[in-house]
Amino acid sequence: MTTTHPCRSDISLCPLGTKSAPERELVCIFGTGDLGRSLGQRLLQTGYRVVYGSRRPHSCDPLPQGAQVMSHTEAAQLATVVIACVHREHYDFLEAAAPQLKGKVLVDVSNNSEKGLYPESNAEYLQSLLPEVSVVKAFNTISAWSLQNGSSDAHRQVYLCGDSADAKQAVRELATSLGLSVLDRGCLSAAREVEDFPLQLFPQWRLPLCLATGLTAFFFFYLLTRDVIYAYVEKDKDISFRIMVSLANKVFPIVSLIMLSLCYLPGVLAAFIQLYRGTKYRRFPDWLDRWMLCRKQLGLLALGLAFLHVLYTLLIPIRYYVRYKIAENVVSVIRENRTTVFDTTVAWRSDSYLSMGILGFVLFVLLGITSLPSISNALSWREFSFVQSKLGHLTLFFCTLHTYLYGWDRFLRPSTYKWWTPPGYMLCLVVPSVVLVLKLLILLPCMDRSLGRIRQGWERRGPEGEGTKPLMA
Ligand SMILES: NC(=O)C1=CN([C@@H]2O[C@H](COP(=O)(O)OP(=O)(O)OC[C@H]3O[C@@H](n4cnc5c(N)ncnc54)[C@H](OP(=O)(O)O)[C@@H]3O)[C@@H](O)[C@H]2O)C=CC1
Ligand SMILES: [Cu+2]
Repeated sequence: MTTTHPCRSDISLCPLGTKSAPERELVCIFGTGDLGRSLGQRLLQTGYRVVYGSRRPHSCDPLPQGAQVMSHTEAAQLATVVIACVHREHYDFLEAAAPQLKGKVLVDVSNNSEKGLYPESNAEYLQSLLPEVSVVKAFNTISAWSLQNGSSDAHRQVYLCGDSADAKQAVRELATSLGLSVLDRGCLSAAREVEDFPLQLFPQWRLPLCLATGLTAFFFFYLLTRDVIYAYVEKDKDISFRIMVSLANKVFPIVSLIMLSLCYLPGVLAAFIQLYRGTKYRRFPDWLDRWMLCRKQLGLLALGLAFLHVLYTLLIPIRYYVRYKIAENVVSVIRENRTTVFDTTVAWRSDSYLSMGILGFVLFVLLGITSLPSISNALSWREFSFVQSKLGHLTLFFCTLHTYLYGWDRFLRPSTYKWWTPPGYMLCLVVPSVVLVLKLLILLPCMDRSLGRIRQGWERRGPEGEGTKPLMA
């Protein structure tokens, strides 16, 4: 009972330039669990034939249509590539199938629940159990879930390692047919490293999260000192209740704006480096590369903080403190028979401040949405870079202007500088202002033209007469 599923066009699995499906080879999968079933289904969709080796060939759960199921030894006999979709704890059963597996390729897909659980990697352990098979470590970075849903996650990189070049080549072909990109990590001794990859928890988020936490802690204590402690020491007033909303609603937008500008700073720095070097064919320093790689996470964290700022701002009218102050003001105006004058400048300023905030936030949300893989995959490169670069800088501009309008002429008043320190909003304007000025400089026609030529491959002759040949392709 074999299948010859045609390549399905809705899941882009068809490998480019590969043979047509019918004569595809037979792959054996040990274990009818989650990964075994999903991998088998994808292999069948790609045109492979699949046979399962199971402890219970007659009573296992429903399998992908078209797959065969038999005992481990029978199944191993039929195929040259066997994928062991079984947990390491159960590998000893494989010794019974050693004669049938001899000389074949055995793929180890296993992962561990934590680092350093065993003295040797799972793949090396498997190789020691079956010295006469060629063990290849692969597929451990994919998940049954993404295979089943055909999500873009399933198109991620597969790491490969093993001691036999032929065995690795066979597995590489299999993985490429599944639409996965393959990265060879070398000998089987690299298996431990490969097994540790899936255990990394949000590796690209670590730096942005540390930064957000650090900045939040710094600004919290800075503003706590300037607002609450200052009032307590200098004016003998206890306004500690402000920590919960007022202080939080200062810290969040401050950190959000700094993080948003840190998203765009590496881009302009990179442009200046290219202008200075007069070439795009030289690598950026490592720190800049790493910074560029976590821009999306920086932006998403900044968006989260901006959301908090919006929510905290919306609840201002229902705060007890605010309602109390408004009522007290109205009562005192009536009691003292004062008249208040409507100040058009203040009205303009406050409306512009709010308007810039709203525009900045809406664009910010748009940036966040377009960074989602499902949306960004649907955009062309030009559309994506238009949104992320042009709209991104516009967002930064609106949010920065929002903060300048908030400050307005406060910088002129000596009372602003409590204990000779500048207020938080002033500090947070430094980085975004620098980024915007640098971006404006890049947009100057002469700079823009040079950068455009460099990005098209033009090179300025170096002082040492390096010539115009690319230094690195
Ligand atoms: N699930 C996932 O997304 C991923 C899993 N992996 C790795 O793939 C392997 C399988 O994972 P998964 O499919 O989730 O696990 P499951 O628990 O869903 O399935 C494991 C299968 O192993 C077989 N099995 C269980 N006990 C024994 C035993 N004592 N002797 C022989 N066979 C046994 C069973 O198949 P049967 O009853 O047919 O014999 C069972 O269905 C693991 O090593 C895991 O680390 C790697 C990447 C992702
Ligand atoms: Cu604001």
